[in-house]
Amino acid sequence: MTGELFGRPRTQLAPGAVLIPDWLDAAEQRELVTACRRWARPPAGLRTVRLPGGAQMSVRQLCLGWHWGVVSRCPTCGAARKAAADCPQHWFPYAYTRRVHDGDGAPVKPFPALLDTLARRAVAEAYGDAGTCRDAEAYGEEGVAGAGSAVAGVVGYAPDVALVNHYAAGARMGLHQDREERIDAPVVSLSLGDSCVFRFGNCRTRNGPWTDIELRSGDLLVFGGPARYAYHGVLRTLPGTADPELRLGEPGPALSGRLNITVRQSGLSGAPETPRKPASA
Ligand SMILES: O=C(O)CCC(=O)C(=O)O
Ligand SMILES: [Fe+2]
Repeated sequence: MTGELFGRPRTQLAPGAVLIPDWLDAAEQRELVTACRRWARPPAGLRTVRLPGGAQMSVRQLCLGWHWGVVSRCPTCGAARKAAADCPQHWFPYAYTRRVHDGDGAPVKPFPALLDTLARRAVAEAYGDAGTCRDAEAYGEEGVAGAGSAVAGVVGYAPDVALVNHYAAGARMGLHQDREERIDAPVVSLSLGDSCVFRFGNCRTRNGPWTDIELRSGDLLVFGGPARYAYHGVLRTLPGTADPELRLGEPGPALSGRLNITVRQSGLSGAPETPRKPASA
């Protein structure tokens, strides 16, 4: 952004949570925005998400690799309740499936090589060759908590799912944990377009303490290890802050709003196509 004499420094928001500002260059941002526009087309394109209570999320979303959404029953056992001790792969009220079970029913688009490459590079840069929470040297500060501890899922990291969120003006995302994955591998988050105020909390409670930061276009956030299950959310976007040059592909209007891509490793090898009815029904 203009007016800044020095670049924003790499920061550790919490042990295991690494922010690398301006990680994507302008060409990479353009390439990703163009790809998002392509992925957003039906079938299995951008959709409005309904939450379990029936409310509509202000953010619109599409999924790649695996489809994430609200289910009325666990797709594995068919039960409509939070816990089922006898179901080894129990999900409720959110699940990963292979079809857009809460939308047009189409098969989810494949997880793209572009995101695989970027996410692997992101994890390597966040945690270094040793796959650990980095030391003071990496942050230019002393006594970084958690320095040197191994981050789960870095060795053998193999991302296979991405959620792409579009924030029009006024959209936000409430505090939540990313916890539908079956493996503790880090989450990689890429921001494009308008800046936002992002809240990053702790793993125990949604009631803080929090760190509020501005995420701008091109910024990378990776959270894994001790920060993997931290509560986080988007308080608001800052409409009009996107670089007008960031176009949504040719031909097309400039990007309006904010895009965020979170890349994850599901830990799944197979799952039912769609939620099924309970065995007794
Ligand atoms: O938009 C963001 O920066 C966060 C998105 C997010 O937390 C999610 O998709 O789970
Ligand atoms: Fe999230």
